[in-house]
Amino acid sequence: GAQGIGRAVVQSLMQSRAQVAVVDLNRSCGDQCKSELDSEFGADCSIFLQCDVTDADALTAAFQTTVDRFGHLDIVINNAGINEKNWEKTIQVNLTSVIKGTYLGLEHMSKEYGKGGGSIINVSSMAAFLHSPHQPVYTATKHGVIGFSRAMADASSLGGYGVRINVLCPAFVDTPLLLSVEHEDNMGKFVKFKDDFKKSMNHFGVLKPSLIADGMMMLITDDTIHGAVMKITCSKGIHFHTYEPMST
Ligand SMILES: NC(=O)c1ccc[n+]([C@@H]2O[C@H](COP(=O)([O-])OP(=O)(O)OC[C@H]3O[C@@H](n4cnc5c(N)ncnc54)[C@H](O)[C@@H]3O)[C@@H](O)[C@H]2O)c1
Ligand SMILES: CCCCC[C@H](O)CC\C=C/C=C/C=C/[C@@H](O)[C@@H](O)CCCC(=O)O
Repeated sequence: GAQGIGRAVVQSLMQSRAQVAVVDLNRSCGDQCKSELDSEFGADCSIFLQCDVTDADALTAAFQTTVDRFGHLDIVINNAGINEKNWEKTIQVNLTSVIKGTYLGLEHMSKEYGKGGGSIINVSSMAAFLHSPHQPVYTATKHGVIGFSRAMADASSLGGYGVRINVLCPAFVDTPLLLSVEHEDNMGKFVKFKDDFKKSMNHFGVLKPSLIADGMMMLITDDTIHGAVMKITCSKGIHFHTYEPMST
């Protein structure tokens, strides 16, 4: 992502000397992000690829271009997300593209395909734990991201893929997406609940994107974390959801 949480994560990755492909639908935002990265880190360390993640062929090509440019792939972050107005599009961006991005990540990183392993992080939301009347389909997609990622993490363990798969669930974060709750264009008919949404935001507080980047870097660098669901909230900071073990 070229803005919001994605932009903060790119900054942290590049500060850690990673080479990064920024994939985003928004060309002007992507061009601006690329020019900022070039000034700070040099032009060879990043590429910007304009891509609609719901276009399966374009997403496949974006992965291939990245591997062609940098030689291999180690980390995939499926971060693109939109709000509620067009519910079918919301599912395509927030869930279908995360699944597609995970499968493409495995094609390029899994030991099953003779590759060297890696790490995939799928971005969900605290909305998956505290459902909200303002975003029913958004909430459903974020539940879906957690279920899919945990099951895939188990598949990766059983199949010896060598790819860690984790989920990151932020509470409210100060990004352009948060401002979208004011607009019918993004929220559809649920925009009429915007005052209630803002009340909830005031109650829970709003996080800085840099804290989400810190959580993301922990998931990337700690190779003991696999199949985990990280939550980031104002009240508890960076922490992990705990699940009951499956009973027999
Ligand atoms: N901001 C929050 O409060 C918050 C809280 C919890 C989870 N999240 C999740 O974090 C992720 C990032 O959100 P953000 O707040 O940074 O949002 P944002 O709107 O600031 O950034 C999202 C980026 O995704 C891009 N994008 C949207 N549709 C796309 C598409 N079809 N193809 C390619 N790129 C596309 C946008 O151009 C944008 O640059 C989302 O998955 C969101 O659901 C956000
Ligand atoms: C308008 C789109 C922007 C996206 C909005 C987010 O995706 C929705 C975030 C929703 C809820 C956030 C709740 C936060 C709660 C916490 O601060 C905390 O108190 C909950 C404690 C639960 C826990 O930590 O286990």
